[in-house]
Amino acid sequence: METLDLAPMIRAAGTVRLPGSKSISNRVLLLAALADGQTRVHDLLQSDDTERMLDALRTLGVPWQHDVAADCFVVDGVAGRFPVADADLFLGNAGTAFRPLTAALALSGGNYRLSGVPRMHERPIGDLVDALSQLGAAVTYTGNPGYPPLTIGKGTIRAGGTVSVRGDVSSQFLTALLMAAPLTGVAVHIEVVGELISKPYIEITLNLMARFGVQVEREGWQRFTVPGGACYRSPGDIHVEGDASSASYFLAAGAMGGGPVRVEGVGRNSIQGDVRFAEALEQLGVQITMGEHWIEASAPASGRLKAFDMDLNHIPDAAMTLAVMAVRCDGPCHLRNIASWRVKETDRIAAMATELRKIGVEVEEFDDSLRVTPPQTLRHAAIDTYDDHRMAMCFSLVTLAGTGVTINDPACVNKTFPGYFDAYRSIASPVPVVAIDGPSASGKGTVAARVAESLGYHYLDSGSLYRLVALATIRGGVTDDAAIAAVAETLPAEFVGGKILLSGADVTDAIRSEECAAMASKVAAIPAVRDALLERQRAYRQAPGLVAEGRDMGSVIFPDASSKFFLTASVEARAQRRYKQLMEKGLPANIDSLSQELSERDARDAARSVAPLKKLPDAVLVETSDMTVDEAVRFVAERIA
Ligand SMILES: Nc1ncnc2c1ncn2[C@@H]1O[C@H](COP(=O)(O)OP(=O)(O)OP(=O)(O)O)[C@@H](O)[C@H]1O
Ligand SMILES: Nc1ccn([C@@H]2O[C@H](COP(=O)(O)O)[C@@H](O)[C@H]2O)c(=O)n1
Repeated sequence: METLDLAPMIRAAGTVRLPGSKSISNRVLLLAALADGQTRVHDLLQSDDTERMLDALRTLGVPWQHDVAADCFVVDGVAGRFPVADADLFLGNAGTAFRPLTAALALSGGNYRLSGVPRMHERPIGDLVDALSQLGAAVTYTGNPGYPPLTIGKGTIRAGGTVSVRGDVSSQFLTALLMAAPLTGVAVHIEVVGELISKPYIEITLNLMARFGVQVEREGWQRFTVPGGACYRSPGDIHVEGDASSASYFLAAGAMGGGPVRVEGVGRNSIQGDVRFAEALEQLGVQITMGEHWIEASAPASGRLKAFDMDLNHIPDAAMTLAVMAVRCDGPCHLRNIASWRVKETDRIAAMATELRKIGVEVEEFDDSLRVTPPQTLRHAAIDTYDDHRMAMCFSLVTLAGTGVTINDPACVNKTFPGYFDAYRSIASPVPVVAIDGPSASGKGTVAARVAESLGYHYLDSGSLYRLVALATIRGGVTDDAAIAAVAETLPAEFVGGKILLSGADVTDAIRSEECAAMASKVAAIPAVRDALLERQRAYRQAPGLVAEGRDMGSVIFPDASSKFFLTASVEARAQRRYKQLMEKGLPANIDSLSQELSERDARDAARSVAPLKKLPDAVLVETSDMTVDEAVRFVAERIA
């Protein structure tokens, strides 16, 4: 499985042009296909879900083409009659393609078989099929009753009457029914059973149907009438708005990372309900400004995101973004009325709770709500994404809350936002790292500590971790690689006020012995030991920045470090320095054996198979044989990017 490591971010600011809305794109494609006349669709979302719809339309004989020069999709409408009356359609996990096509095909008098990925076959469709049956459609379940896959036959459409459909599971059932109703040629009265959820999505449907010439009458949100004889007519050109749900990640980034972050493509005039995410952000104290076609978010003036308790039924998709923002709020947050999350790409309530817990968040999960209590500190985790684009996009925001994350299967964002992570990285700046690598006694530690102090950055002496593993190994009499890796995994080390503790005992001087150094370079050659210490080292990357020294800081631990240096000196100079250092501490030393030990250790560090000591092409060489400490510090400080 592919994974993506995201570093902790220190700020977010900039502008992002949003891809087209998925909800609008797939509705427009179907309406353009059913309409009389040619429609030129501009700014269409190009993603997995729209590809499923385009593939299905081609299979059904609807002529369309991508006019690359004009940057639009041209659909030749079939005036309500699909040319291909017998077909198999595979619709992946695209609910916005599966539900409306089921309804349109059920009322179009052909024989069709519709299927999707395994998760699509777990997403309920029974309420829509029941409603279609009331109209006389012939839809049968090929697998489990109430779920795809489906077989659609030629039904006998009944004239007049009222169809009832449940509105409290997925608003897509009502959308599908509304969009397909004109194919019957007769007036269709639809009554919604139960409280209609996600009403803004129905507004999108009604708005787009009107753009294609069909006006639906509605009484509140319970009763809808599609007039008899209504036919779709192409509006000619139609523009797809930017995706308001996708906007939520960038607005959240502006709120969490200082901002301002501006999204272009949605704004005050949007027909998408998820623009109301901006109002939710205002309740957290976020500063929002809006134009006709843009929205901008900056951190609260107070610097603190306010805890919230909100009914989020009207913005179910964007609400997921709030669940991750909650980890940075100033108290427990409650996301209410989100039961529809359970029947989306995955059970999003369960998935969100599981993954938030992995990064150290306390989460209470209820049938239709989630309570999130922000922790003092977050920890790195590998986030499972459940083939759900929104899980992947949401969890990228954790990087603005103080920790890096690994996103498993990042390509799942292709469902709605191919290129999401590039867009995210274009507005989010990683916590800066100065990586200083080099051989023993070259002066890395001395220089790194001084540079860190002058910048006000954190400091990582990575060699001390290997020395601690070595000491614990020597003391415990551990010899085999797996057991040494287990020591590294659970290393009971603490760094307190300049002292280094192992299981609570002060080992600051003990780990500096040459015996420990030699053993350190042996345990450091064990790949499992290096793996065990990887995240522990990365956790030092915290605002405002880090200076890290060792052998693989620039190559493995922080390959994206903003500045990389390779500090070295002749063996003679280094042996002299170490000799002086030991003498000052009152420890016995012999210059010849020190020189030999340093050479052997460097040779072992340079020859090992994993993370060997070497100068990287992008590291600045600092030859310190003839430099004083002050000169070496100045040399490095002047070259920090
Ligand atoms: N440019 C320099 N000129 C003279 N002495 C130096 C210079 N840089 C460092 N030293 C001295 O050399 C000694 C070893 O330096 P330091 O411990 O920083 O090296 P290191 O590369 O971190 O070593 P190790 O890898 O073994 O931890 C220290 O006493 C330090 O003061
Ligand atoms: N990033 C690192 C740092 C250290 N090592 C190994 O630990 C030994 C001791 O390191 P010092 O910097 O404290 O001298 C060193 O010889 C290396 O073998 C490492 O592998 N990677």
